[in-house]
Amino acid sequence: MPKIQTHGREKPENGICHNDSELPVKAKTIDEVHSLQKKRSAPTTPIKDGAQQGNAAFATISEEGRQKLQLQSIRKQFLRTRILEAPEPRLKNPPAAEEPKKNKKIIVEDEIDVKYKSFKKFDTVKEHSDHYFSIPEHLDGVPSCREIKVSAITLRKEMVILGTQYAGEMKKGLFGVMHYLMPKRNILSLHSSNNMGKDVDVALFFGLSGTGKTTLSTDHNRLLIGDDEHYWSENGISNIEGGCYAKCIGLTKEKEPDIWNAIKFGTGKCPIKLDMHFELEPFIFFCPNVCKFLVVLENIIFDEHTRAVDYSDNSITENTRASYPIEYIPNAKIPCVGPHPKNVILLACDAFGVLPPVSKLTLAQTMYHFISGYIALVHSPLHQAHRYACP
Ligand SMILES: Nc1ncnc2c1ncn2[C@@H]1O[C@H](COP(=O)(O)OP(=O)(O)O)[C@@H](O)[C@H]1O
Ligand SMILES: C=C(OP(=O)(O)O)C(=O)O
Repeated sequence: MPKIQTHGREKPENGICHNDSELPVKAKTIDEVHSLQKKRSAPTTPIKDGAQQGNAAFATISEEGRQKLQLQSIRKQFLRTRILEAPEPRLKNPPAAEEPKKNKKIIVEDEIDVKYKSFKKFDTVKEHSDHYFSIPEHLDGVPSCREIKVSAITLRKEMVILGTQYAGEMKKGLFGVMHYLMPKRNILSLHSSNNMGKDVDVALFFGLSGTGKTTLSTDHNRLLIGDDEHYWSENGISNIEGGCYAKCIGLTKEKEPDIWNAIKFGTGKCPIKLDMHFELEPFIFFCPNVCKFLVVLENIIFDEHTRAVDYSDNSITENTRASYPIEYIPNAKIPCVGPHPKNVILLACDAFGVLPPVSKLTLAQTMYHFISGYIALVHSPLHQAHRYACP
């Protein structure tokens, strides 16, 4: 996506910090947005013939060629992201004398001009507020670790997240900004995953957290457009994000091979030789060389010596996560756009068996069920007290 421009600290006229009447994106049409996206992403599933984009995305290419393109794409992605500070990994058996180090991750994505700053204490936030933001009055108060306070200040396009370093808060924060910006351009923002079949038939999966959007859209037989945040305009659908944010509790290679391989690829020994210097030890591991944090694992437990992750361990939280660039999924549709969806699926995750396993709904029924948003929270992270796992 093009830059979301935030304005400087200059004194606003009439008390308005940001003149929202200006278009903050360079692109005027969806096609222009898509062409900007194309520049950012190197294709992993190359297109043989541009004129037949949809079918051609399944074009055959040698494994060697595909891997070469994938590596090029990853290298680009890697060079775009600077990690300034990273939290220490949580060890399965930390040495008794040593307190595990806590805190700090700041990722600056240069190209979209998004800055995440994290502060441990509210006082620290106050100290920094002159530089980064002013604290809205209703947030005045010291939040405890368990009190998560999030505030979107849409006029200034700045967001304050207090009391948690859960990366989901950052991505959903930006999604909130999109809910504000997109309708103003007659574009609908969707909390859905999307994939596309060989006949260019796009399926859209709606569902609250934990209902299976990521798991079910990552389908070896279909192209993945995105696992969570999209917009739908008159030209079709488009992913808002550049990667996926998969739950990894109970993850196995057999059950979810593409997600497993994406994580393995990003945390395994990487063949790319990068001449880069990293100031801090990253918190992603496995790779003894350079590519140490292409995939970010959050709240997982791993063995200090073998560095094997125990995906069954929920001692920090049920909501363990892996973030990886979408091109780590071999069937990713790059750029992550598609035509109007043919099928819309409402995922209910009905652990009680109240609903039939599959129901075909009329338009009116679909509207009713979309609004009522029925899901079973049984194995969803939403019902977990420790969903956000404090730092
Ligand atoms: N039949 C199933 N369909 C989808 N997910 C399932 C199923 N059975 C278990 N799961 C698990 O439920 C979780 C679904 O989470 P996820 O796909 O990330 O949901 P969402 O993207 O909607 O938040 C995953 O941990 C997945 O392994
Ligand atoms: C990141 C989240 O969304 P999802 O579970 O849908 O990935 C979340 O709800 O914390």
